[in-house]
Amino acid sequence: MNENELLGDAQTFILECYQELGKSPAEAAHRIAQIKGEIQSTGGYQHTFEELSQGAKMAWRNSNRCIGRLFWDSLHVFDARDHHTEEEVYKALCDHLAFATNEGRIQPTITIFHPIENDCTQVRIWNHQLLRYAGYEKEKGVIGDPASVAFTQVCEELGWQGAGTPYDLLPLVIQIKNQPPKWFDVPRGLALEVPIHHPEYPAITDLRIQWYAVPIISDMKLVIGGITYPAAPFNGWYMGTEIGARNLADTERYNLLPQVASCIGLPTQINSTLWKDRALVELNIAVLHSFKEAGVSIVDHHTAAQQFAHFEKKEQKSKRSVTGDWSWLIPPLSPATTAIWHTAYPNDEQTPNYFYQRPPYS
Ligand code: HEM
Ligand SMILES: N/C(=N/c1cccc(CO[C@@H]2CCNC2)c1)c1cccs1
Repeated sequence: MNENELLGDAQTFILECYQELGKSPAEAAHRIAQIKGEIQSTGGYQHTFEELSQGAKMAWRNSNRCIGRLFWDSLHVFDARDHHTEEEVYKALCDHLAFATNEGRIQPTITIFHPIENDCTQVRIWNHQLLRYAGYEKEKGVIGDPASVAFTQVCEELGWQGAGTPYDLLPLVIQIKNQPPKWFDVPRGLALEVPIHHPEYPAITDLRIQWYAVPIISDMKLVIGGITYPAAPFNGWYMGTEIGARNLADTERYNLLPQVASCIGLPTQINSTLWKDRALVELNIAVLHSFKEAGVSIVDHHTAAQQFAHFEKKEQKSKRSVTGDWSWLIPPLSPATTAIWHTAYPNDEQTPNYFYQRPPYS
C-alpha cells in the first residue's frame, strides 16, 4: 500500500472511530493532520491505545461470519505492541489465557502485538488457536485431531514431542521477524478442559471425550485504518455446536457419531432411522450439559441466534447496516429453527476487520 492509500484508510477510520467515541470533528481533523505528518516522515503511523481498542471492537462488529457480535463493545483489549522477544510474547499469551479463562467465566479478550512495519512482520503466532489438540498420522488412521496433523508435524520438526494421546495440547509456536520459530508448552494450570458427560446416558462417559474451554484464534490478521496486526489472538466462548456438531462429529475430525450412537443403543445400519441425527443431538446435549456442569461459559445455538437478532436491532438503532455471511451465520444443527435462516444479509466487507493471512509454514 502506498502512502496516499494509507492516509485514505487512516482518514476513513479516524472519522468513524472518533464519531463513535463522541469526539468533535475538529479533534478528528487535528488527529488526521497529525497522522498525515507521521506518514510523510516515517511512511506509517501509530494508533493511540484508544484507537487500537475501538478498532479491535469495530473489527469484531464487522466480522460477517460471527454470530456472537452482540457483545462487540465489551471486548477486553491488551496492548502488547512493545513485546519483542519470543519469551515476552509467550508471557503475554499466558496472561491472555489466564485472564480470558477467568476460572470458567470467559471474558472476550484480544492481545495485540506489533504491527507490520516497512513491510516486515515483527511477531507471528504459528498456531491456528492457542489451545488445540495434536493429530498423529498412524498406519491405522489418525490419533487426535486430523485438522492438526500438518501443524503437529511442524511442531515435531521443531523438537516438540507429544504424549500420543487423542487430546495432547499443542505447544505455542512463536516467530520473531524471520528468525526460526520457538515453541513453548502451555502451562497445564492455564489450559482449562471439560470432560464430556451426558445427563441421561452414563455410557457416554466411557468414551472419555474432552474439549478445551476457551477458543482463541491466533492465525488471523487485524487491519485497522490501513495498519496490519499479523498477531492479534482473540477469544470468545464456544457455541455448543462448534464442538458437538463439527469438531467431535465431522468424519474428518473426531468422527464420534457411530460410537455415540452405539453408546445409546441406536441401530446404525439404516439411514432412515435417523440414527446419525439422534446421535448428533445427544452429543450436543452432552457438550452443553458438561460445560454448564463445569462452570465454563458456552452458548447454545438457539440462544446465540436470539442474541444475534438483538444485535441486528441494536445496529439498526445506531443507524448501521448489519452485514453477514449467511452460510456461516446459520448453525450446523437445526439451522431452519433459527431466525437467521429466514433472513438475508449483505456480505459486504468492511474495515476494521479480521482476515485470513498466508500460513507461516507450508
Ligand atoms: C463471545 C462469544 C463468541 C461466540 C459465541 C462466537 C461465535 C462464532 C462462531 C460460531 C463462528 C463460526 C466459527 C466456525 O464456524 O468455525 C464465529 C466466527 C468468527 N468470529 Fe465469533 N464468536 C464470539 C466472539 C468473537 C470475538 C471476541 C471475535 C473477535 C474479536 C470474533 C470474531 C470472529 C471471526 C473473525 C469469525 C470468522 C472466522 C473465520 O472466517 O474463519 N468472535 N464466531
Ligand atoms: N467461538 C469461536 N469460534 C470461532 C471463531 C472464529 C473461528 C473459529 C474456527 O474457524 C476455523 C476455520 C474455519 N472453521 C474452523 C471458531 C471463537 C473463537 C475466538 C473468538 S470466538
